[in-house]
Amino acid sequence: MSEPLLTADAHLRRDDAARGDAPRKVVDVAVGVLIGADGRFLLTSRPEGKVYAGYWEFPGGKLEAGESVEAALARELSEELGIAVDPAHVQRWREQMVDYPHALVRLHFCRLYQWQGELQAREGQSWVWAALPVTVSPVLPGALPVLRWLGEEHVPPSA
Ligand SMILES: Nc1nc2c([nH]c(=O)n2[C@@H]2O[C@H](COP(=O)(O)OP(=O)(O)OP(=O)(O)O)[C@@H](O)[C@H]2O)c(=O)[nH]1
Repeated sequence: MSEPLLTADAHLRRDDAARGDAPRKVVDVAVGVLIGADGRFLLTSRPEGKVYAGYWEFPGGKLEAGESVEAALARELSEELGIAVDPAHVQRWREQMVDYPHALVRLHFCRLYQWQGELQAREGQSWVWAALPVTVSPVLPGALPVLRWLGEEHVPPSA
């Protein structure tokens, strides 16, 4: 399901249209909503050195050239958290475009109930198994809609 465009931190925006810049390229991002047996979901903090460092988000990252969302998510979760994911277990959920001052991103949110291995913070990030309402902050603007969807929709603890 595709959601309406979300504009984040508009006050930081350069006015590209007024400057006559070319339309911005869309960056595709695979994002995992990992749901544990108790129904809690995984949030990770963005590592130092990235935009919005310290903000809480769902783990994932940009697709490489020619990569599917499922394969990109499996790769990112291995690189960031050291867990093994079978792309066949990745369940596409919703798509959200977010217009940030730094990038225009298309977030492919996927649900995931199965993976192998223990979590490791391979990029120095923190993680938390969260429930609603979340107690960590700040949450990345592009992760906020997921919290709303999780609240609106009954997400079974296992599937
Ligand atoms: N992983 C993740 N990214 C998100 C979420 N919400 C959201 O807007 N984004 C945006 O999606 C983009 C993901 O980029 P990233 O920097 O995490 O990806 P990456 O690890 O491939 O980046 P790098 O290799 O350039 O460091 C960022 O612009 C980030 O702000 C989310 O919940 N999870």
